[in-house]
Amino acid sequence: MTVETPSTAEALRLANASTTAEVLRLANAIQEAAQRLAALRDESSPDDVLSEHEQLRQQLIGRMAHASRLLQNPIDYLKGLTQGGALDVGVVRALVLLGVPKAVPLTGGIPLEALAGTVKVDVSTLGRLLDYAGTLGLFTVSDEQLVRHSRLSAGLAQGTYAPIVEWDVTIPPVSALRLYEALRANGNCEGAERASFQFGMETNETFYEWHKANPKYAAFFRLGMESEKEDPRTAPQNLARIYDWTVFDGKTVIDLGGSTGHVARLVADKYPGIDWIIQDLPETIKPLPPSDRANMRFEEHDFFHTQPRSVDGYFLRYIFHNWADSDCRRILAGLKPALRPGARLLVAEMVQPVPTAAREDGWVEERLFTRRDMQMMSYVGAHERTVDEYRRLVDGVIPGLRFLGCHKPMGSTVGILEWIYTAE
Ligand SMILES: C[S@@+](CC[C@H](N)C(=O)[O-])C[C@H]1O[C@@H](n2cnc3c(N)ncnc32)[C@H](O)[C@@H]1O
Repeated sequence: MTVETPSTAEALRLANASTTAEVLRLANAIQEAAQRLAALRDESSPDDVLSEHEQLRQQLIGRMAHASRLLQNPIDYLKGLTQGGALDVGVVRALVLLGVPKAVPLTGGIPLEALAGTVKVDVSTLGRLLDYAGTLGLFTVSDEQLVRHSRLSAGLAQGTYAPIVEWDVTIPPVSALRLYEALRANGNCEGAERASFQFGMETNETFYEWHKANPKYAAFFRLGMESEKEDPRTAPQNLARIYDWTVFDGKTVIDLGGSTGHVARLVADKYPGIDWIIQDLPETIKPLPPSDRANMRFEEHDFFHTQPRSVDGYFLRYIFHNWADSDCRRILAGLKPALRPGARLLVAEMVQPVPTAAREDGWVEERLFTRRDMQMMSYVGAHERTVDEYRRLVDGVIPGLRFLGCHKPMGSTVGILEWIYTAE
């Protein structure tokens, strides 16, 4: 018996029919989620792990992005990624560094000609840049040539993102664009000396060394880290809610690489019965004013050296994701001699999301996670990891640490992984 293979035209017709059916399915799913969203009040606050409103909003974005991709033809889509993606960043970078967002008033508008005079670019060139930005939903230019902020471009001029966007238009684009060169040179981007940052920034310094030498950008970076508290998916406030810290009541916890102690402070506000030691490098600790809390003190310690204190808990937030596996093993090896039976290791990191039944519903989180992973690769030659990868990493160095679980409520992209030490 011969099996008929469909002709190219027939195959195309079938593919189009299944695409149309999928677009229809998504259109219905979008309508259903939009109706539910319209019926809900937005009760999210920065202290919340994702509200139902926020979850629905993310589902809708994922479904719409998926439907939009289905409707694209490949060449248009790919040109949008390569040519368009490059221009998107280039135009936004030019506008930001020219000072356009700050020169446009937040209410009312400014004549294009006056704006061009302020930012010292000729009127027609600025008009063209703004027309392009308009296709991205940034700024509007009226028929009367009045430039106004859109809801989205206003974020470049006010709020938590405005003071740090200069970092974002400087470092991520060039680091990302030179991933190929770093990979060609080294075969991987493992370790800060192999990250594409160095190719992009044309420097021999690592990301860390470069920031030490460029305090303006170091300050942007710190502000960027702190702005995470505005995002319910990553907010450090969640850490006080997703883990029952009473196990450390009357006990001592070291926040290793704890920076200014801003995270420990959030936990301490809710659980005042814990004694905290914030350990970090001298350059972080020395400039800090003495602690204003009786149950919190600062201490210089390099986590690549042997931990001098045996305490009840070791808390590491956003430490391992900055380092390649070999460096993480050195950090764990430094900790190992201090561990006593019953001591707990708590690792707070973004962990790879569990796939949703409909992939598009988890797309926003998947994008966030994979974006962070690529950022870690390109800036510092490091990784975001799955729960299993963290388990293997820890088990390989300290088999006496028994994994107790990952505390990660739905909607939070950051979880607390917990181990308890039982003698080996
Ligand atoms: C990404 S920040 C995380 C800070 C803090 N844990 C948080 O969640 O905001 C990494 C921290 O590790 C510290 N760090 C880097 N190398 C270190 C080392 N060798 N020993 C101790 N701390 C270090 C940095 O100074 C910085 O405060």
